[in-house]
Amino acid sequence: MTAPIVELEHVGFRQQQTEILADVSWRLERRRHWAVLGPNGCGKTTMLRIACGYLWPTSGTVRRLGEELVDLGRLRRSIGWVAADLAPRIPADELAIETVVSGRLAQVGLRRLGELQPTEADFAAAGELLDAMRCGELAHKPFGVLSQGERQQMLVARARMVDPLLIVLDEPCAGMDPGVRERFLAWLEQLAGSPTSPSLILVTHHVEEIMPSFESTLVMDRGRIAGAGPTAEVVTAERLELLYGIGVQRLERSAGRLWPIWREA
Ligand SMILES: Nc1ncnc2c1ncn2[C@@H]1O[C@H](COP(=O)(O)OP(=O)(O)OP(=O)(O)O)[C@@H](O)[C@H]1O
Repeated sequence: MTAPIVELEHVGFRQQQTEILADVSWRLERRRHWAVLGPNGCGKTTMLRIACGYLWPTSGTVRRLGEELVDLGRLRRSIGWVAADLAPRIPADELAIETVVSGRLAQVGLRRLGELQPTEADFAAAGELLDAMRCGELAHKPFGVLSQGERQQMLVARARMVDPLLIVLDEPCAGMDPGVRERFLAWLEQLAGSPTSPSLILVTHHVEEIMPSFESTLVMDRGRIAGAGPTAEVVTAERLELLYGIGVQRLERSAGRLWPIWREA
């Protein structure tokens, strides 16, 4: 049996007397896609940074690929992280395909690379990847002219250039208008359903962004796991009320997604 990508056992994280995470146990199997939900400041990013080897827990155990100690450099290369602060750092005039290629060299901004230069094979691989991800027509557009959804697509493609086991998407839909968001989510759903997709973790504040392929959801609340398991069981009106402190009339299911109808505040 293949070892899970990450297992957290009773993980805690304290920073200057403040308990940021407590007793977090979670297992991320290969080829499973998870949504991670929870209010601002509940510890989602901290937990994922620990899972991916960017932070050390102050208690508990983390196993990655079945081992407590793995080559962290290798591990980090096998995990892509698509965070909100990445897109603004990409030069506006850089071509989308250059942005994608820069993922192979783990750099932001291809023209700043200096001696480390991509090869023709890197460009060919990026072109194939974009075609396979149905984004080939964006390859020669400057990154700066792309829509927010297209930018996220390029950042996911960029993360895939090193063939990672896992990609963390940290609030990818923040700031998107509804049309851009829906097109991006439909594209993400198609990626998630493809047999060559890495495991995906979607961090979001919006339940309706959890597409059907994200069959599991982890809910965090004040540094602890409030629920983890099948999305339909874990995401309930009662739980959303507790998490966000605002009433939920009902959760409507449409096209395999859950849509909260909030009560008036
Ligand atoms: N290095 C640190 N030192 C002190 N406090 C920290 C540190 N890192 C995180 N925190 C605190 O830990 C809590 C959890 O932060 P974290 O970024 O993990 O939450 P989050 O759930 O990802 O939030 P958001 O949804 O707003 O992105 C916050 O209160 C934050 O201020």
